[in-house]
Amino acid sequence: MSTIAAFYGGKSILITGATGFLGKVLMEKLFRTSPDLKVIYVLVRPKAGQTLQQRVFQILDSKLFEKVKEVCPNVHEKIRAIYADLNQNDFAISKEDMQELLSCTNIIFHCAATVCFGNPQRNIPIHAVQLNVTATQQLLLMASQMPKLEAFIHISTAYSNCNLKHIDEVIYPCPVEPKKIIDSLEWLDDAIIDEITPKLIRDWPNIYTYTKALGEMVVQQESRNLNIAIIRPSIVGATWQEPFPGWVDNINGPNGIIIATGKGFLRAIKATPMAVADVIPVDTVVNLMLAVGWYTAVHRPKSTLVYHITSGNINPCNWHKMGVQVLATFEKIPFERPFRRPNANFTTNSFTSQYWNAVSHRAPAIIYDCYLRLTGRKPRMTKLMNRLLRTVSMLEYFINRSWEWSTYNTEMLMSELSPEDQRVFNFDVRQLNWLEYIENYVLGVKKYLLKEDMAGIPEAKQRLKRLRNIHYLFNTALFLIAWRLLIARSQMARNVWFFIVSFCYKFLSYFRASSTLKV
Ligand SMILES: CCCCCCCCCCCCCCCCCCCCCCCC(=O)SCCNC(=O)CCNC(=O)[C@H](O)C(C)(C)COP(=O)(O)OP(=O)(O)OC[C@H]1O[C@@H](n2cnc3c(N)ncnc32)[C@H](O)[C@@H]1OP(=O)(O)O
Ligand SMILES: NC(=O)C1=CN([C@@H]2O[C@H](COP(=O)(O)OP(=O)(O)OC[C@H]3O[C@@H](n4cnc5c(N)ncnc54)[C@H](OP(=O)(O)O)[C@@H]3O)[C@@H](O)[C@H]2O)C=CC1
Repeated sequence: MSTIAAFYGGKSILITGATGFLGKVLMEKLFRTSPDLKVIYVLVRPKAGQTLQQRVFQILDSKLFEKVKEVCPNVHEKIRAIYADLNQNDFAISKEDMQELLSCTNIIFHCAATVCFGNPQRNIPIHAVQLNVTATQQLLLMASQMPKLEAFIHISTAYSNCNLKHIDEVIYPCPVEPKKIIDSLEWLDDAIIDEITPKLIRDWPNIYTYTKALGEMVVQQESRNLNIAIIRPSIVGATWQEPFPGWVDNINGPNGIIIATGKGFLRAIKATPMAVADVIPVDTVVNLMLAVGWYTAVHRPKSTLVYHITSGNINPCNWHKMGVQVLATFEKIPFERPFRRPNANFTTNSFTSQYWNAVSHRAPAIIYDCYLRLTGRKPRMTKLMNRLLRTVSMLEYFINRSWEWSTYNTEMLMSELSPEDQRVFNFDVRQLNWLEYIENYVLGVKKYLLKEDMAGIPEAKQRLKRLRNIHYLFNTALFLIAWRLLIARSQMARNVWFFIVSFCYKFLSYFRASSTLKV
């Protein structure tokens, strides 16, 4: 019997961000391995016209939870959705709910965050500070009033200190006190906030990583006598093994890039091919989270331990290898209705990157929009392409650098687990076969994110063939037009043309003469 699974039996667990990518996989694993847990409280806000219950039941009724239903048929009764908006005071939780949370919670997993890198038009700095910093502070305050609390697990990111090259499992001080930032946001004008944000975040690439660093500092400052641990995953990718390979449900990180490439929108990217692609499967992260929850509660380390869960240091894959395997998978399992044939050009040069953007991205979008206009439809491709290129430019920082993360605490924890726990809560990525993982990842994007049917593959392959022929035809036509124009304008081009034609004529005459002689 797994010690960790047994530990969660009979426990009341509070999860923030349970409707997110990581949160869903965490709930699934908890229910599957510890079906006798008492209750999972999830802090949820209503969204897209759905009530809390509808949102939670939709998750429980999804494919991800199919195995859970077999081992925990009464899963609906074991989950308690609590209305909460983490941007509000006291999270806008009702008095009764708050009372129940304070008196019953044993373990907290704090996953909620905004992972958006920043958009000045949408007050992102304020939103990011509210959610990634202030909400963490409020949750810690709540936790300090929970008499039965055994562990508080805070999810950060391996990139919270991405301004450094080598990152240890320690909390680094931030240049500005989080409290000062929280206070100043209360009275500063939006326009001023937008203006000072770049100065505040200094050498952090975006507001997300900066506010996650502030969040960690808040954890350190407000830890009181709580049992806290911080987990820092790198780029969280589709599931590796559990509950089944390739599950993914949002377009963040590599997912959006895989879609854009598979659909033929994105054909070049400014990336360093040999830089480490530090992707970590979401089920691996969840296994570590559950092991850390157990270890923190049972062993009660004297200080707040930080755990890195990354792949680059022990089983590295680079962007080139990843790109090649992604493209190879598109050959076997193409996405439906691609705009162009999937292709990938990595470049480290800004000039080349701009050239590809103009020739391979913007020009086809403009041509397609002309076609839409001519056929009486609304043009949309240029707008979509501009958005895509803006998103890609935000990710570029992470695909042109490599980092070293030390993993002493994570390795120490692995050595503390029994063989059974090491199997059930496996977070050892040495065993990960990248080629297999990437293939399942792309397949997962197709099935679970794009919701495409596998039966459509033959048609998609036919369409790719047609696109290839159109591509060749278009290029030939373009070449001939350019050549015709050149001949009309340049004597030199005419001479070259004359030379080629006479050479071909001579070659053909010689060939014909020699074949006549043979007869
Ligand atoms: C030809 C190229 C070669 C390809 C080879 C094959 C592929 C190989 C795969 C490898 C590719 C390499 C890329 C990987 C990059 C990974 C970087 C990860 C960085 C790690 C950071 C730390 C990890 C974390 O902790 S958090 C997770 C990361 N967070 C994110 O990814 C968030 C990114 N998104 C944002 O910040 C916002 O969406 C933003 C700022 C881009 C836009 O926000 P805004 O508020 O303006 O609008 P939205 O409504 O949110 O979106 C606008 C528009 O953009 C689309 N979109 C959003 N995200 C992505 C995305 N990741 N990829 C593609 N498109 C995206 C979104 O759908 C919207 O489009 P609509 O048409 O309007 O719906
Ligand atoms: N994905 C990744 O690559 C990585 C993620 N991480 C960290 O992992 C954690 C989880 O990330 P991930 O699951 O990918 O993120 P998601 O964007 O998928 O999920 C974010 C979650 O936070 C919730 N949330 C956001 N705002 C509020 C609010 N005001 N009130 C209540 N809930 C709110 C969302 O709820 P709702 O559904 O209502 O929007 C959602 O459940 C984060 O802390 C992130 O920093 C770290 C490294 C990499």
